Amino acid sequence: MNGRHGDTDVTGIVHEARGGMYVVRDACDRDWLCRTFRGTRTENGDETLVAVGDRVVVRPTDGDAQEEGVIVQVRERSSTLERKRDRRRNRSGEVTQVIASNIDQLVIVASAGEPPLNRRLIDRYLVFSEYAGLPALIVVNKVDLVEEGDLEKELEPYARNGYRTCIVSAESGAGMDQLRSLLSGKISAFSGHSGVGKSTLINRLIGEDRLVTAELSGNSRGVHTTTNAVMLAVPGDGYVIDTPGIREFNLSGITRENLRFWFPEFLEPMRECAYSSCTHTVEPRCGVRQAVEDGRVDAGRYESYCAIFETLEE
Ligand SMILES: Nc1nc2c(ncn2[C@@H]2O[C@H](COP(=O)(O)OP(=O)(O)OP(=O)(O)O)[C@@H](O)[C@H]2O)c(=O)[nH]1
Ligand SMILES: [Zn+2]
Repeated sequence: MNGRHGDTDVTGIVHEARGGMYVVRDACDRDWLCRTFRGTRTENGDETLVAVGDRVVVRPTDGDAQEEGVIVQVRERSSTLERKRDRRRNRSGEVTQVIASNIDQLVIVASAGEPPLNRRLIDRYLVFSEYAGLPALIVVNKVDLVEEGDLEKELEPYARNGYRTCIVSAESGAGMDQLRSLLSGKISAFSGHSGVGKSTLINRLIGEDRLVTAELSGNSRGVHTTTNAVMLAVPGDGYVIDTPGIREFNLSGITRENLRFWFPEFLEPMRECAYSSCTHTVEPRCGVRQAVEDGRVDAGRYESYCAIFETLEE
């Protein structure tokens, strides 16, 4: 693809979205400062018009400033990360907002210590990744603070279920080459709780000369202003997208009825449940609970299931 479309149009990827302005990078690595207009067409129905990760067609506008344009077309998205919107606070009446698109994998960043590994949180993110159909990569940072062997043992239930894990230290650099290879050639959305070292990790990945700035690092945590995702190039070939935390993701499609399907290791033992609609919580002769007792299903994962189940409305 040479990045040309029509006579003067260029195609590119939206790298940044802020206050109605978009930065679009074309195939020649030029950045175009763009707006949308009434004639902007989209292949994504009534979803958010433009999001980070979108492939768009830009029509250059005349003017002194170089590399400015309008977005004339938004290409169909292969995947989206969404968050719920407060209806009272947005005029468009949009219920969900696409915060990033065309993502290849969800990177779940956790910490081995300070704060300690929070498996419940990893499981919540995994439920989201299964529900959204996004392959997950579990990255545990700060391995310099713990015994690596102990950590590997704690992560065994994930490896056993086919989830990829990667143990790193943004500080010492341990495991960073493996992480780079897992990110290579992909658009990866990073998520994780405050303090796990997500910003430090991203800084290290993109190189010291492109430090993550205040807007990116979630400086205004708790305040719902930094909802804009930003895409950053990882040297080598790949992009990372920094996103707001999981609480912002749209989980409204996850119900007590379908939660069990987002725990892949339940699928096999579930066939032995006495009731086809078994929720694996209180029913007698439950195949999943039996599997937990036999050690075929990890008890911690099952506890996460029950905890998430409780938070969902009946
Ligand atoms: N020991 C150790 N500390 C680390 C490592 N990576 C990051 N930290 C420290 O952990 C703290 C939190 O790091 P941040 O990068 O700000 O964490 P964050 O996840 O981006 O948190 P928010 O910015 O609040 O979203 C900082 O004091 C870092 O210096 C690591 O690999 N090992
Ligand atoms: Zn059951």
